Amino acid sequence: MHAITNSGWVEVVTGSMFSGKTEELLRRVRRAEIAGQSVAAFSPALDDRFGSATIGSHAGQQIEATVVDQEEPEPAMHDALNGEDVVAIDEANFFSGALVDACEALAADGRRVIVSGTDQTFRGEPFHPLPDLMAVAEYVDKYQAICTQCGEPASRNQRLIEGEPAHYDDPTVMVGAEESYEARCRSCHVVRRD
Ligand SMILES: Nc1ncnc2c1ncn2[C@@H]1O[C@H](COP(=O)(O)OP(=O)(O)O)[C@@H](O)[C@H]1O
Ligand SMILES: Cc1cn([C@H]2C[C@H](O)[C@@H](COP(=O)(O)O)O2)c(=O)[nH]c1=O
Ligand SMILES: [Zn+2]
Repeated sequence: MHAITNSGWVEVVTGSMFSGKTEELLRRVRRAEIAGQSVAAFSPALDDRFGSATIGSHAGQQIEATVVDQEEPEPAMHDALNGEDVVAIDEANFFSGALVDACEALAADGRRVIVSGTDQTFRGEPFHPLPDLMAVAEYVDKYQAICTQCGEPASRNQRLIEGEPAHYDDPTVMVGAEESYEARCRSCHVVRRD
């Protein structure tokens, strides 16, 4: 916490899928632990790609996490916390707006809150609650992956259904990784609208 005001803060780690958000979150957690700080990690019940009680990167790094309800995370977070200095939350894009209030409360309580999630839907539109978290955060870092088509930096999430670009009207939430998503740049990103 800040020495003078005793307040904590919120750090947002965002950007496209495959940009290294989870690797960066795990790096920050590791460094906090090296500094002797205790860390509580949380992930949404919706994302079971790496095992429900795990935060995992595409390259295979993992840490244990407490699974919380993405619609109403605060009660389970409150129950799980036991004076930890640092709170790490992955896949923020799956949470409701209640995550913003939860992060604000944790920071007000003197904790360092590291929250990670992709900031755009497959349509290239804001993926809430990331924009809201970015607005209230003290620190925001936005990363890019490598475009699978042209090799330039990739800020966008290409959803592919049976190898074809997804349609604009498809549902926003679809858990997945390499089998259904690619990192792409603005020029190579395609959304079907026919
Ligand atoms: N198109 C890509 N661009 C960059 N890294 C990629 C790409 N595809 C796979 N990767 C791998 O994904 C890793 C990042 O994984 P991860 O931290 O889980 O990303 P994120 O949480 O942002 O989805 C990279 O270190 C790399 O090994
Ligand atoms: C773009 C987009 C993504 N998702 C899902 C797909 C993955 O399960 C996560 C993002 O994971 P990552 O750690 O950032 O690689 O979000 C979705 O449901 N809808 C979308 O539009
Ligand atoms: Zn490209």
